[in-house]
Amino acid sequence: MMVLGLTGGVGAGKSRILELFSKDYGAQMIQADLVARKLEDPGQPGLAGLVSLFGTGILQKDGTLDRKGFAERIFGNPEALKRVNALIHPLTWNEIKRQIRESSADLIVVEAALFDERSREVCQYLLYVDTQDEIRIQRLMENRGYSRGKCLDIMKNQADRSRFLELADFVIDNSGSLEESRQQIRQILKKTGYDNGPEEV
Ligand SMILES: CC(C)(COP(=O)(O)OP(=O)(O)OC[C@H]1O[C@@H](n2cnc3c(N)ncnc32)[C@H](O)[C@@H]1O)[C@@H](O)C(=O)NCCC(=O)NCCS
Ligand SMILES: Nc1ncnc2c1ncn2[C@@H]1O[C@H](COP(=O)(O)OP(=O)(O)OP(=O)(O)O)[C@@H](O)[C@H]1O
Repeated sequence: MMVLGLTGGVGAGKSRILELFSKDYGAQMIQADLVARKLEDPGQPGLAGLVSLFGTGILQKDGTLDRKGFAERIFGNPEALKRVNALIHPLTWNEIKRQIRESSADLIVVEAALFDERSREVCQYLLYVDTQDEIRIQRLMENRGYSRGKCLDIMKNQADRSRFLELADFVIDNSGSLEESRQQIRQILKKTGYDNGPEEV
């Protein structure tokens, strides 16, 4: 089994690249934000932890997290964001590790917005999806209806490109077409010794 980590800034194309790994190589996909989201469901340890940090005011009437209100509260407040991350990230990584332990897949790709030294315990190689800022902004404005301001706001809260490059073993330049990215994936898998060639579609 080989486990790869896939990271990059908002709108870089992580989810699209992840799909290519699944389509071409049958990789199992794990998305950290979905794992984190489940941990924030009622009865789950993430939500219990958030309530003990911030009180029941973060809940809606039905007991679920008020995601919009909570996002506004933490993304404008670095101190609060730090506390949330310190709680949610370890829980998320533990759950990802559990899923990997229980998997029998040959190839697993874990997508997460940020990797750190801990990710090394989980992934053999880290891949950084590198896409020019202006192209990310255009794609997010066109496809997700984000404003330029919102894109810049999220981008400035995320790690620098230099930090990603420092961590990554391989870079996928996704500023061009998905077909170009697909070729780069192929080359990377060859370098890791994994590539058996794409499955017939
Ligand atoms: C705060 C939470 C509940 C909000 O979740 P939600 O489902 O609404 O979606 P999402 O994460 O896309 O955020 C919603 C909105 O917040 C804004 N936003 C998101 N990320 C950022 C950021 N890094 N900086 C500024 N604004 C941001 C955007 O306007 C976005 O549309 C969620 O982001 C969360 O639990 N975050 C902390 C845990 C974490 O980091 N998880 C990631 C995987 S480990
Ligand atoms: N090579 C490409 N060519 C054209 N459009 C692309 C390409 N790669 C990604 N996109 C589009 O750009 C947008 C952002 O891509 P995607 O959702 O995969 O990014 P992401 O890095 O997963 O974002 P987030 O950080 O928000 O999870 C999507 O609308 C996607 O369809």
